[in-house]
Amino acid sequence: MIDLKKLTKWDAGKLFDYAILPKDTDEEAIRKGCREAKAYNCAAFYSSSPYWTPIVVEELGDTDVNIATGISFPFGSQPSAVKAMETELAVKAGCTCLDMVINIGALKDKKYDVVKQELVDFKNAAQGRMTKGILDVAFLTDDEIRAGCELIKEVGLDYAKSATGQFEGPTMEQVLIMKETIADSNVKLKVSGVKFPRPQNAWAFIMAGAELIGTRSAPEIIDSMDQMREIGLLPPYEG
Ligand SMILES: O=C[C@H](O)COP(=O)(O)O
Repeated sequence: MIDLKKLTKWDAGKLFDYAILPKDTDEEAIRKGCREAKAYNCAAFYSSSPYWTPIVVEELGDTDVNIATGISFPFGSQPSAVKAMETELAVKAGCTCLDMVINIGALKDKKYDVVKQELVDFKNAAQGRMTKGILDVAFLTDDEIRAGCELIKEVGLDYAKSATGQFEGPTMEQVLIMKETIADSNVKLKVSGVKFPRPQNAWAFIMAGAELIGTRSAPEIIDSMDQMREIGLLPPYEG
């Protein structure tokens, strides 16, 4: 568990995957986002597809900020072979982190073999890069969330992730179900789709055990730390 009393703003950066994913994102927004991700010491900078990766590599290639992309973003309904090919292209372009949207329809239909196979294909195509499986839990029942997390565990992805951010975000209850389901494994929790007010919700999810927060508001949330401490939503700094 993170010791929030000793957390500096600089170290807090590594709790955030900074993501610029809106549909109308252009090159200028990607470059600006990359520079902010570097300035705030973020864990990763995310674009929505490997199309943007060469620009992200140009901006962040010589930093410790992970170069990341969504795969099959945001619907996740492409056939597994397409997802695997997109993953291979992303790795070839220089991605170090890949977040694949799981086939929600197959999961809801309890076609667990289909979901498991796409997770295996995705992991293989990622060739050792960091892998995250996106569940978009707003579309799932609690049992479906558990089933999705179990499959991520079985295949051994690095993270289970709550949402694409394109639809509804997760509730605290859904995040706790994810945390509880992966607790007996090496899979970590990335909470994304953080709702308004984002700073307060993001810190609450971190306190609930999220190892990473994925959001377009990473700079604003990191900047909120002093204010959160002043109003008692974060403990006083004792570093
Ligand atoms: O990975 C998903 C994104 O991190 C979501 O961020 P957003 O909801 O701020 O667009």
